[in-house]
Amino acid sequence: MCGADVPSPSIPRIAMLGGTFDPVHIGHLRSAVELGEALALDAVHMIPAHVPPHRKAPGISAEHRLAMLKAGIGDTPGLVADDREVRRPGHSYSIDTLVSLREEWGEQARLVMAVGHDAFLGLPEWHQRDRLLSLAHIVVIDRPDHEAPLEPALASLIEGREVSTVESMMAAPGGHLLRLRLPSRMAIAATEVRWRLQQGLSVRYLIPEAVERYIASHALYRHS
Ligand SMILES: Nc1ncnc2c1ncn2[C@@H]1O[C@H](COP(=O)(O)OP(=O)(O)OP(=O)(O)O)[C@@H](O)[C@H]1O
Ligand SMILES: O=C(O)c1ccc[n+]([C@@H]2O[C@H](COP(=O)([O-])O)[C@@H](O)[C@H]2O)c1
Repeated sequence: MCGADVPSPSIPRIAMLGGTFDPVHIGHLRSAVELGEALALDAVHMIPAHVPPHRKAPGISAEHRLAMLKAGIGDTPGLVADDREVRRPGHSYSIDTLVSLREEWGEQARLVMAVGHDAFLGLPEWHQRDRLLSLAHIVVIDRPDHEAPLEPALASLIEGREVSTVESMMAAPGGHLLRLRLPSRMAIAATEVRWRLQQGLSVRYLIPEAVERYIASHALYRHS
């Protein structure tokens, strides 16, 4: 992956972009590509949650959501459809996923957990949030459709961790927080995609055509 900021060849830079991906859409995929460029990452692991911890169970199985993600990524350089949460039983806590990525990539790897602004707002409720904050960097992706201010509990949780540049974040393996405004900033949400599919409306250009074909061939999202 290429970016303005050239990484050291010996220290991997890895991001996790987890999600329900019900289904994956262009907002996820453009964010992952632009995140890779902005942070000069070696790989962005896009990881569907098997059992999302803080929302109701999706109507579509983790296997279908993973298959759609694979179809959507296709051969995009730097993006990985990662099945580790789909293979792991129980709630898909991000701390467990980050521990496994840390084991895989090593103590010195720059490990980033990327979340959209809406997901970030829920961070005070996350499992082992303090351990998570020191194990990886958090990058908060700005979303034009989600702009609520931070609650005091979240502001105090991240106090002292925020940095304003990629360089200062990447000086350490984890522990910092960076807010990022990516170039495309798309107001696309999976909720809207599901609703359109249920209504029989077009989803062209909101999701990749390969994902649209997968949905049609498996007759997904026809009922609410
Ligand atoms: N358009 C977007 N731009 C930037 N980040 C996004 C966008 N859509 C989702 N994300 C982020 O991607 C991650 C996974 O999102 P998720 O799978 O819940 O999609 P969603 O579109 O928010 O779904 P839903 O509408 O079902 O809540 C979250 O961190 C979320 O904030
Ligand atoms: O670990 C947790 O406690 C936790 C709580 C809420 C959300 N997450 C993760 O945050 C990511 C985005 O969640 P969602 O619900 O917006 O798709 C996804 O990888 C979830 O597993 C993780």
